[in-house]
Amino acid sequence: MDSTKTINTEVVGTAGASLATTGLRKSFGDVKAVAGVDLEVASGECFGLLGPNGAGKTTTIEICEGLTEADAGDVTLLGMQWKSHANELRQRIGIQLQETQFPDKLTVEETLRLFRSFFRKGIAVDEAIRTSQLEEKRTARVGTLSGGQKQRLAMACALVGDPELLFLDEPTTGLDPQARRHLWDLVDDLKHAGRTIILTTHYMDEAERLCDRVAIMDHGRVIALGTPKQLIASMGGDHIVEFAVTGNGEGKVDAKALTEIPGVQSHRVDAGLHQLSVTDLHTTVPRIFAAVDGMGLDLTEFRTHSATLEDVFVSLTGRYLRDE
Ligand SMILES: Nc1ncnc2c1ncn2[C@@H]1O[C@H](COP(=O)(O)OP(=O)(O)OP(=O)(O)O)[C@@H](O)[C@H]1O
Repeated sequence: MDSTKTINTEVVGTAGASLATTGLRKSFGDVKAVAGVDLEVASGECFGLLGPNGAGKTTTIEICEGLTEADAGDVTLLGMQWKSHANELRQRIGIQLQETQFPDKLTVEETLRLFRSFFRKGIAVDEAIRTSQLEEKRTARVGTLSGGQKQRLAMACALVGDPELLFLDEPTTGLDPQARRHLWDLVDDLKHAGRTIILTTHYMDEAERLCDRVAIMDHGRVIALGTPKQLIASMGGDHIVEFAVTGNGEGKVDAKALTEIPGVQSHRVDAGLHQLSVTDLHTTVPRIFAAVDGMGLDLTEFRTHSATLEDVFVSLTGRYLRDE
């Protein structure tokens, strides 16, 4: 069963693709973790895989990283495939896993020297330390690092082989806001240095902030693909108006009348909260007030916000990402 709509605003051609997947599938018992995923990521692009917990993001990325074998489908990275070019690929890609266990007793510098030794060529350990802003922790043992510092070390380890293609799996999950911003700055620097980056996240703001294009995944499939701007624009309204009316008035809300208000693109209601997608806030809001008033109802809540990728997800699936 799948009633979700699909948006595809894809513009990239195959030429110059750093990563391409076709017909990717993977099941674990009865669970279809990845149910036919076709993606193309252009060289130099920062591409985000978004979706709620269990959507299939990690499984997809782990197949691409050569860590999980697909049941069906193909992955081409930098023009190569894992079955024929595993060693070459390991030298040219960088991987930051969702959680990395480093030996606690090694220092930051020793850990990076170890990782650097795995690669034929790469950047100097000093540069990796500087890039990941770990200078003050160079001689600290890994066991003493904070969560954010460990994530930055994981990023440094992924970078030390000077990869052309970098995978970041939920790089900021569990970090405080300051540590998240720190990591975002790091990703910005990597983007400007021309790396191809593929990241998974369930933070919509992170994707909007960092990614050139995003694929929204749900139940193992890509349900929307495009730039954050394109996906938001595809909803038809730049703003979301949310309101609730007094409990005993709920049954009297005339949904059809709301959608007929000029400027209102769509209406949905969830647990008593009405959500309207709206193009022109300053002309439409007075009309909404008048319509609600005309229905003889009292507002108990009223707020607006600029439409986000979260709203795109809600409009496609009828569910909230944060509830997952
Ligand atoms: N090794 C495994 N064995 C059994 N089921 C698995 C395994 N790995 C993933 N799954 C299941 O496959 C589905 C997709 O999981 P996956 O980790 O790819 O999702 P995700 O989008 O990355 O989620 P999260 O954001 O929580 O990491 C889930 O239902 C998960 O329980």
